[in-house]
Amino acid sequence: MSNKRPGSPKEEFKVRIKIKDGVYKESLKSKNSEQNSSINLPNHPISTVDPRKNVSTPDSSGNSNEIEPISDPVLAAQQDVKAGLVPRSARLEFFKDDDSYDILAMPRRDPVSGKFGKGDYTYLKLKKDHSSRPLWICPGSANIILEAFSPIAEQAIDFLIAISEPVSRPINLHEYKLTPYSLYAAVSVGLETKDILDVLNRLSKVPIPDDVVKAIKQCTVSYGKVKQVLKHNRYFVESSHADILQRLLRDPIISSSRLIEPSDKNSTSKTNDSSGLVKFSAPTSKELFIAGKHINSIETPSELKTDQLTEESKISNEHKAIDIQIEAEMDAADEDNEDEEVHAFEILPTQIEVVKKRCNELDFPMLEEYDFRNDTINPNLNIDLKPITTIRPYQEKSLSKMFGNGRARSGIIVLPCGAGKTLVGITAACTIKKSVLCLCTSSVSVMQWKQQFLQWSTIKEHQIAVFTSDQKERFSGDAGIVISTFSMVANTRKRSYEAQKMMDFLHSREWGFLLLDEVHVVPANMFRRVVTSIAAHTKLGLTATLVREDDKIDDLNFLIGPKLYEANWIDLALKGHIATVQCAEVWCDMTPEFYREYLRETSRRRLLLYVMNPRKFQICQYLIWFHQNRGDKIIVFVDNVYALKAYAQKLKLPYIYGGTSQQERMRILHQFQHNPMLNTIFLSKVGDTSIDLPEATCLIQVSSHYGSRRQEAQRLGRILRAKRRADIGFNAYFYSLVSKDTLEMFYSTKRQQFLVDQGYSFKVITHLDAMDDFEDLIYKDKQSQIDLLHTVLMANDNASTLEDEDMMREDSNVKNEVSGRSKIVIKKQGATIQSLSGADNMAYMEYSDGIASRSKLAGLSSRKGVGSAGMSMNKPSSSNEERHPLFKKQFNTKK
Ligand SMILES: Nc1ncnc2c1ncn2[C@@H]1O[C@H](COP(=O)(O)OP(=O)(O)OP(=O)(O)O)[C@@H](O)[C@H]1O
Repeated sequence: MSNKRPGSPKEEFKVRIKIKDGVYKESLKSKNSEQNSSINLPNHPISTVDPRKNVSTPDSSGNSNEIEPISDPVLAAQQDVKAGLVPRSARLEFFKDDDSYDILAMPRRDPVSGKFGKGDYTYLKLKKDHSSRPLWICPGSANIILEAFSPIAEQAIDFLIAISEPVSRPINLHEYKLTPYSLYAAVSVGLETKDILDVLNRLSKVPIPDDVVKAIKQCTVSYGKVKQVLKHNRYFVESSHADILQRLLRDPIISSSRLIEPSDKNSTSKTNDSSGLVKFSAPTSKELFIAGKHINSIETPSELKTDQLTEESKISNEHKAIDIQIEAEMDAADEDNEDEEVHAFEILPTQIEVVKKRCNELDFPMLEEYDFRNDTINPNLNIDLKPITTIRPYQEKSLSKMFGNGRARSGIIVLPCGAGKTLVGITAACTIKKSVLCLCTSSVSVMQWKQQFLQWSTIKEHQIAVFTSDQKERFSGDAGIVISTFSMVANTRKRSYEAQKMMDFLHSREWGFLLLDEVHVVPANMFRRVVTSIAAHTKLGLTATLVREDDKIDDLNFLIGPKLYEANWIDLALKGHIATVQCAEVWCDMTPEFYREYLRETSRRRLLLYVMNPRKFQICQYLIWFHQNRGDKIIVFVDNVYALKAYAQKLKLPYIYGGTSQQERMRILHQFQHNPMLNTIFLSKVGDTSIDLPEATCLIQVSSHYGSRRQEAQRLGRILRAKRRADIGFNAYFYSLVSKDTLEMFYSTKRQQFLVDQGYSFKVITHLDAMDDFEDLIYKDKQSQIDLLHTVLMANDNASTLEDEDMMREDSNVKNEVSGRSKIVIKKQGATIQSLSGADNMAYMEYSDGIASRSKLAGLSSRKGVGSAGMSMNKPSSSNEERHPLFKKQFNTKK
């Protein structure tokens, strides 16, 4: 790449290089050295010169990206690491946000472009036919910008999804980012370094920057060469390159994890060579095979590769050419050039994670593949999709990434909420046709999975077993399906006799397929326990939102496998697979009384004040009324249980929270679905996931869990599956009610980020005009608002934290599930003396020197007024200044 600006007036320019924070080094660059100025910078890991490798770079037209074969990649990687030339950690540095050079110091062609700071790429040389190419590739970072309006955008998106992480995908411009994991995922679905560079180059308006080329090469050249396979309940590290395995075995950590057996009873399928490695015959079939489909391998790319981009004028031909090329490259990825034989060495089952980690560090991450069609050891499961079951194109596409080369790859499939992840998992199970262990997040999901297996596949009821606190079943026959929860399987506490027997059964056998639902919510250590204790050939993680607020998403890549496919929410909505949704943030003014208290209160109680804001009540009531009249079915989400009850009781509507019995839940949900008189229900966060209500078409969010992007997306998912989604002009509605000028506004913006990145836009509604004419509006007069405030202020302190009670209950239930003990939960809870004496709801007034310090009713009655209760039961003030001198000492001593 050249970063020379055409027409630049100066032949020499100053480069300012950041050495460390606040310290810059300036140097003059001549015209000749200009080419390297943005790439070969001190501290820039990619710029480190490796004398052993002679890596070619693209010419100015960007058409040459030939890869020099590296004779011994293991040796090279090890030497690199040893010599500290390009340590792995440093390589990964490239993928972090880089501010190690100051692009502002570069010469500018005009006075405006510099305003864009690091985003000023006007110096890049455009290819002649750039208008027909849809991508921009940013030097100095791994970001890729796509013109989503390009005629070949769809193909480009397919390719970008395979090699990079989507960052943001609004309607016209998408942003993607290359990461080591995304490149690892690309290799794992069969793309090679050359394919990636060729297609990128073909799509890009500018030559691929040198640093990006290098980063791609470094991250992919050794990937995909080593595989972890499970045969006869024994773990092997397998590769078609014997030399790579020998090199890996020179590593002390890996060699100490090796298991050497003097004689092998199963030696019919393998032979030992002189190096002690065992040989297996390589899988033979390379057909893409998915249950319900049978697609032959697609034509070889060589026939199509003759197409070249030509003149600027032939834009449509160019689009076609690029289009064909991309498809050819992508299809070529599914071709497999395995040797007839592969080599392997065995590792101790207890050391799998250690070896996996070590291989990662040595830049040989292990792929997990399962040649299920040639597995004659594990009994087959008699399961297929029912003839009436038709999988949708995006479901098929995601599965083609998993079964692309005729074998099953472990990894994660990301599909929007309501897009049918369950059927994807079931189709994968029908394809592999071996025993399945399916893990979900709750016992409700367990029953839903069982029902869906029976609905979509030919499996018989006796072949499915459920393992929960209530049911500990075994399937009949050699092969079958077990559905359970993560917590049941990962538990380390003492188990009941029945549960232990069930666990022994799960541990004793080899599973063809481990299906993991909602993978993003399960803690990494729980995963680790499941993944390392269950012997499974293939792992498939399903999720809608690969985001976690704790940034532990990388753990999933390591423990399950790379992301195999990620669908675009808006795209599926446009195609009618999920509903189109109008999203709105409704600003609710705080009443003056509520706001005054809000400013005085502690942050905990503030939450209650902005949720219980009377204006919010009114807007919620109005929206329910409005949408019911339109014929919508409405779900109102209120996280805080105190507020949930207050809203539902005021509006005389049913509600479900953690404490609602299963029977009551089912009754309410059934009524909501089938009774035309019940069109609105209130749910706490128990309804965030696993509630399949295709009747719901409108969602109102009154309170939520701080800034959780995942929760926002999952809630939206409740209406994406709307039954009426395919009706012409149909829209579902998502309202988020936010009390104005409170913390809620900040959280709301944060929560929306994931959906905004998926291309959703939130309208802001500041005033609902027609609401003022609504006669039955609640809390219309000042007195009723003040009464509400009284109630809120007098509420037990726990009211503002009650939202966790749902989860506590669920947790306790899980613990009981696991231990198989009685379900009566005795919960120890902190309580204040006034709670114990039953004085929680007493009004009081505190006398002080004219300051009604922490009086809950401060501001509502005269400060010098007389309290209604003769005793002062408020909590001790935190401020000594507000205390009588007599008590100051006592308070300090207590503290
Ligand atoms: N190929 C298909 N044909 C017909 N219906 C389908 C298909 N795929 C999914 N569905 C239906 O779409 C709805 C949503 O499916 P599912 O519950 O699997 O979604 P999900 O992606 O798991 O959602 P969430 O993440 O919100 O749990 C279900 O009612 C399911 O029956």
